[in-house]
Amino acid sequence: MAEKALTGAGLRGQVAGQTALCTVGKTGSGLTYYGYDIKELAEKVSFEEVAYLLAYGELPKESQLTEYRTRLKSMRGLPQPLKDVLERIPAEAHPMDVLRTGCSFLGNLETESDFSEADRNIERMLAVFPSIIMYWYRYSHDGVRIETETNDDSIGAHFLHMLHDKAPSELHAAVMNTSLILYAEHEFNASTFTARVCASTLSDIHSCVTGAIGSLRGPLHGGANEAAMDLIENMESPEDAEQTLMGMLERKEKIMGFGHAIYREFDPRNDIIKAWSKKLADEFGDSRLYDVSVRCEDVMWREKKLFPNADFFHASAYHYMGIPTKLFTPIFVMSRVTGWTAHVKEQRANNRIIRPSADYTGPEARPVPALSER
Ligand SMILES: CC(=O)SCCNC(=O)CCNC(=O)[C@H](O)C(C)(C)COP(=O)(O)OP(=O)(O)OC[C@H]1O[C@@H](n2cnc3c(N)ncnc32)[C@H](O)[C@@H]1OP(=O)(O)O
Ligand SMILES: O=C([O-])CC(=O)C(=O)O
Repeated sequence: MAEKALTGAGLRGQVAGQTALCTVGKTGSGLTYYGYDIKELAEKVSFEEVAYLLAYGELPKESQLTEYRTRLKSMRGLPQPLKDVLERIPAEAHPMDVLRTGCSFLGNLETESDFSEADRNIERMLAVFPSIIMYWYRYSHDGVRIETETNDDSIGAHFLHMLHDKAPSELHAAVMNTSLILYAEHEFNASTFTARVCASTLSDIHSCVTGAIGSLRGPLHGGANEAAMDLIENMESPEDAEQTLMGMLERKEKIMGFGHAIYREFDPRNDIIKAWSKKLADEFGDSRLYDVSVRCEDVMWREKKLFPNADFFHASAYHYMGIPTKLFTPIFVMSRVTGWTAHVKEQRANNRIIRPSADYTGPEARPVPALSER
């Protein structure tokens, strides 16, 4: 994959640390986790294996995977005080704010008092985030207090089960599995960097993740999958998509779900999620959303040489599985928490407080005038 010329504001192109976790835009198809190509991972393994890889540096052996899955399953329950807090958050709240609060509150109940507790806390967050988001969602939207301790083997199936009150089909569980793998890790992106900056002060792991959730929420980052859905849901046909996009480009509006800070020609995750979106469209029996998305891809490349990032085809894929738009970015959290926390551990293992400098652009030094003279 051709590397993008990286210069300018936003710390673009500046090396801000080292990582053994991931390469973006370099070898192979452009994305690797601990040396494994994302395409091969998406084809061959489960998200839980990827989560284990990111946490412990190697793919698990069969017995390790069984134990890991069992541990994660046993950690899906919500403490009563956390349920109480979730029940007080209004239905109009954004689910990302709910997760931010849920993660922060969990840190009060299960405080990381020593870094040796990190792995346990990481597994707990991975296991319980879907429970937090779905307990709040179902209580605030449907008035039910759901059981979060389901017997589903995978995190993706657990999430869909709580949402729809029934275990998902094989197809939907497979799509969730792939989606969680694709979103798991991406080097020094904004939310991961947030987590690392927080970790560099020797703060606790819940603070690192809470900050990262806040960073991921914005539409220029993880929030783009929801913004992409808002865009495509109103497009009635490929022709309508073409017209809408041309108008937006004319007005110099940003098209969410396109472009990337590091990749130049394509995002290696796009083909993978796009193929699943097509399968889901066929199963759904109405391919409008997929078709308009394909037209958006064509128009953006033709007009601006911009390509869909990981978020764009996630919008249609999630929608086809009956997932409400406002739950899209929380799914990203359920996955990226593996990358964030792996980076926190890596930062802690070789730490120096992250504290860059700034070019000063303010006024010259001057005396403080008395209140009456201002
Ligand atoms: C999982 C993720 O977080 S992936 C990213 C998700 N975010 C989005 O999809 C939001 C839409 N995309 C964007 O805002 C940007 O492409 C970002 C934030 C992802 C990357 O930002 P940058 O690295 O600053 O982009 P880049 O330097 O490639 O921009 C080059 C030009 O293309 C334009 N451009 C980039 N993306 C878009 C877009 N989606 N729509 C319209 N124009 C765009 C920029 O405005 C810039 O134009 P300019 O030179 O006239 O100012
Ligand atoms: O790397 C980035 O800038 C954005 C990101 O997290 C991703 O694409 O997954």
